[in-house]
Parts: sequence; C-alpha cells; structure tokens
Amino acid sequence: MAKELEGFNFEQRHGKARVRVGRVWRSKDGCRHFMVEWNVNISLLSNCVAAYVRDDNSDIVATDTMKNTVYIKAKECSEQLSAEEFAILLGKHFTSFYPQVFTAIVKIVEKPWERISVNGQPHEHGFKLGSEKHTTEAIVQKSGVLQLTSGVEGLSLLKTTQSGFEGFIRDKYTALPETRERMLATEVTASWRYSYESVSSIPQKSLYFNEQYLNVKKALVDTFFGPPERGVYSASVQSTLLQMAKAVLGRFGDISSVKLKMPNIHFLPVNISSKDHGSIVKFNDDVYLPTDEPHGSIEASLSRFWSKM
Ligand SMILES: O=c1[nH]c(=O)c2[nH]c(=O)[nH]c2[nH]1
Repeated sequence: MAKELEGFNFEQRHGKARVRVGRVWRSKDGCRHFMVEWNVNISLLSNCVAAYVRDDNSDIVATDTMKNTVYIKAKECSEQLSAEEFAILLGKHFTSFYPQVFTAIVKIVEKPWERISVNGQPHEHGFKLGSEKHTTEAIVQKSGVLQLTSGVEGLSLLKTTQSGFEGFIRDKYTALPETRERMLATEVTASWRYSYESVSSIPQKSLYFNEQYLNVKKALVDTFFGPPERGVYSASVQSTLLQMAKAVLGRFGDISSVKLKMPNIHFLPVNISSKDHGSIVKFNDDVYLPTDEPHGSIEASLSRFWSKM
C-alpha cells in the first residue's frame, strides 16, 4: 500500500528469504517415513514506517523471528501437509498474530524428493531427487482474503518429431528454413491461480493441492506430447502452449488462470563440410547440436473472463 511521505509516494515490505526447512513425518507404526524440503520466502506488508523515518523499530517483526516461526510451525504440523497449506498457515499466522501486519506473502519452492523403489518395492525411508519443482505463493490478508497460486518450474520436455514451424515472416533478415520436421524442446515454468478467495474456503481434503499439482502437471505433459503412438503435431511453441493452457482450464474448475513460460530450446541441425571432401556430415534429422543459448522465449497467460488475474 503506497503511503505519502514527505511529498513522495512510499511503499515498503520486509521479510525473510530462502528459509530452508526439511520436515519428516512417520506413519503410526513408525515404519514409513514421509518427507518434504521447502525453501520458504516470507514478505510482510505492515505498518512499520516509523522504523524507516524515526529509527523506531517498535512495530517491526524481526526477520529472524519470521525464520524461527517457519521451524516452530513446521514442528507443530503433526500431520503431513502440502506446501500450499503450509504457506497459508504461515500467512494466517503472521496476519492474525501481529496487529501491524495486514498482508503476508509466502512463497515456497519444494524440492522434488521422491520415494525410491528398490527391487520394485517402495522404500520406507529412502528418497531420490527428481527434476521439476513444485512452487506456491499464498497472499493472505488480515481479513482472511486469499490469493493462492501454484506452479511447476524446471519441467524439461522434448519430442524428436511432430513439430514444425512454417509461414512466418520472411524478409532480408530471415534465414530460418520452413520445416514440418524438427525437434521440440522446452523447460516449462507454469503457474496457476486457484479460485479460492478466502482461507476458510480452501478444500479440507488432506493433501488436495499435492494431488492437483500432479493432475495439472499431467495435463500439461499429456497435451505437449499427445497420444503415445502418434503424438500430436505442433505448428509452433505458441500453438502448443495455448493447447496446454486450455487443457488446464478445461479440466480443473477451481483454477481461474494459468501462465506458461516455454523457452524454445534449440537443437541445431549439424552439417559439416570441408574444402577437400565436400559434405562430411549431411543433416538428415539425426545429428544435432544441443544448445541452451540463445533460446526462443515464449510466454502467455490464459484466464477465465470472470477471473481477477
Ligand atoms: O515455435 C516457434 N515459434 C517461434 O516464434 C519461432 N521463432 C523461430 O525462429 N523458431 C520458432 N519456433
């Protein structure tokens, strides 16, 4: 919230970034373990202008206190919960415990620890690190008004055919040939906003948001690839991105908007020729030079008409 200060507009917030916490829960018999590793970012909007203007810290929640709160609340959570629920729980705490705090913004990135299988059997307490990360952001107001966003980052996808790019603008700067046969690779960053508008209206089902995270990820991945045998033709990253976004809004009624960032990670055709021997390697959709820069950057968001975002 902007405030007038000595003839200027002034906005401020403070918080603790990158608070890392691991939490283990055990089944009743103690045999099966469940674990999460979270990286928590807290940002509080509060009435503490005196600290800036008058060296008066009496309205400051120390960021060290915020850090401690993460561990204390993690300890108090005796049942496994999703990153979304933990973010909301922290947001509720900061906005209800401190009169000065009117909004809490809590972001969490969850490391993808996955239960390992040994000889095809899920291990009781063994985990390995997967690839893409589950993210969430809860913005909680003192009134209980909530904005909840979840996402995935680092979801690397690649298909070796069923992709092309034709009909784009051709001018004296253009060298790219048109093609109906190319590799398509990307690293998806997605975020989606849930339509729950207050902390009291979120689903009570245990681990609901973890389930939704897996469901949304599956919708994105399935749409990118198409059916296992035929696949689905992609006319551009743009076209595939929109189909993925539509799949999310089409399948999940409690999601009001979705944002997708899909870099086009190029695999360049390899052609090698020499003065003496002419063409040594002629590209035949077989040998590529993988690159990570430069890359195309394509992003879009899609929301329902009635959505606030
Ligand atoms: O799917 C694509 N979209 C583009 O906008 C683009 N631009 C480009 O050079 N190659 C591609 N591919």
